[in-house]
Amino acid sequence: MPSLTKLFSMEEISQHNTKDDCWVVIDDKVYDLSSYLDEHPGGDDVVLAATGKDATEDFEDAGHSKTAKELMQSFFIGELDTSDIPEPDIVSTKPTRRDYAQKLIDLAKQYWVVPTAVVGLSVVVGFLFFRKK
Ligand code: HEM
Repeated sequence: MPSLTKLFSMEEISQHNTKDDCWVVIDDKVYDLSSYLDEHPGGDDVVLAATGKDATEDFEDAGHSKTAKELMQSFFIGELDTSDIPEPDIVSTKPTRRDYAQKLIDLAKQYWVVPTAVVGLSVVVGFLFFRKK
């Protein structure tokens, strides 16, 4: 079923950063706190400082009560559009079969002297052995 939740980009959200027009993002949800700023027990400055960025950590750090978390639902206006936020590059540290093959080739290149010496020595010993006969 298609979601009816409105999506906002961080760029758009960050433009609502004044006392009369204040949006914050908490847990990827967008809240319009314009009408609540004057009543906010923690003051308006802390909330205004949290506009234009992810305020989840600041909100959690303030140790909001259950009542505060219920109250915030009434200011919910939509969700953060995360589609334009670049995903961090996930670099796999697990070696692949290709890595193992490359390692073998590197080792073979590095230690070519040993097998070459063994083959060379065998040829010389064989030559001397058959010449004696
Ligand atoms: C999203 C809507 C928000 C609501 C409904 C809300 C509500 C409340 C309420 C009711 C309190 C009184 C203490 C409690 O009951 O927990 C409070 C305190 C406080 N809030 Fe918020 N708040 C919101 C967002 C924020 C944000 C975004 C920040 C910080 C960036 C913040 C920072 C604080 C601080 C610092 C206190 C004071 C804590 C203390 O005195 O120990 N609040 N808030």
